[in-house]
Amino acid sequence: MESVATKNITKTRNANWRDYLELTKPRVVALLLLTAVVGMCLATEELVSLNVLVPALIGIGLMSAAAAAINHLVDRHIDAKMARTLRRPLPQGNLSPTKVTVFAASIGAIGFVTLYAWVNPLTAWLTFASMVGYAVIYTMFLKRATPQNIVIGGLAGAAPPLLGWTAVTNEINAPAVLLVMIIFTWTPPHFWALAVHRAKDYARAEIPMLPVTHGIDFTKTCIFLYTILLTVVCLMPFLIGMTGMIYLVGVSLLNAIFLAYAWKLKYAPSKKTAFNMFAFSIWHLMLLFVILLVDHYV
Ligand code: HEM
Ligand SMILES: CC(C)=CCC/C(C)=C/CC/C(C)=C/COP(=O)(O)OP(=O)(O)O
Repeated sequence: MESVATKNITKTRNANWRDYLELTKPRVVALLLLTAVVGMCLATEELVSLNVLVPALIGIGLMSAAAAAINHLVDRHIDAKMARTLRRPLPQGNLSPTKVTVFAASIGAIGFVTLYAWVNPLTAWLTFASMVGYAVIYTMFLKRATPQNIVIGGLAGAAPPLLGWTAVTNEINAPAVLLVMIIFTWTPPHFWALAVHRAKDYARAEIPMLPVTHGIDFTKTCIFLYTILLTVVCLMPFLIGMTGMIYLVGVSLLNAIFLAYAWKLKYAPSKKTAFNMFAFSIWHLMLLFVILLVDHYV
């Protein structure tokens, strides 16, 4: 059945700046940038030069925002079918696909040039690859093709600590890859908890997310197993001597809470457990990266 929003998809009203801001997924990009800052800080014993920090954040931020806007563009028809995404600027007809294309291309190009000219070509190309990974490989293909979509696509969203690291060092090193691995293993519990909560939405939009293709119970098992894997991966920075006790204690506490959520979701759920776990996942990652920073400087 065609939704009201689908019918109105080409009817635009005057756009305002809030519509453009929403296209960029600002809270997601803010967290991505925090992980990039931490990547930069951990890459050197000295303070990061503002000459690198500022253009790197502008470039990574603009290219992530461009990727998010392309995701809104490509997904506008399925976003119109889901209660969570129905109010977005494209399904509402507040912005036309042409305006969004021009906006995404402009900020993406400015971001790339900023990184290439003021940071280094390695960071520019790695950020470009992440942009293509999310906007093209995940959004256009994987999301519609396989329940492993977010596992594979998660690599793009996990890249920013490496992008921050290469901005400072101009090389790819093991500690940065470990930070990427943390976000990579965090993504399935982060997203599948929300997907369990919103399973009907995804079924209606015919998106093959894990709870739709393999059921809620199997998804909860996968969330539990990935949370255990995440706990192990999070110990690695301490085990290789990259971090100290502040990190070990802090991350153990965060992981204990995350594991408790995963256990409750599987074995003793209430109606709110899945959404609460998703909400906590954001605090988990944010605090983990803040703790990495504190551990580095204290
Ligand atoms: C393929 C990987 C990922 C998928 C499929 C995914 C999916 C989602 C979804 C569906 C939402 C809900 C958005 C909404 O309520 O409209 C969300 C929220 C969020 N995600 Fe993710 N996510 C992924 C990776 C990441 C990464 C790498 C980060 C940051 C490092 C991140 C940070 C956030 C934040 C901060 C929110 C809350 C946004 C808000 O309240 O507006 N996500 N994610
Ligand atoms: C350059 C770079 C680092 C690019 C990565 C940029 C980026 C914004 C990654 C975030 C991943 C994310 C929010 C996925 C959700 O997409 P979805 O389509 O499954 O969720 P939705 O239904 O809320 O749109």
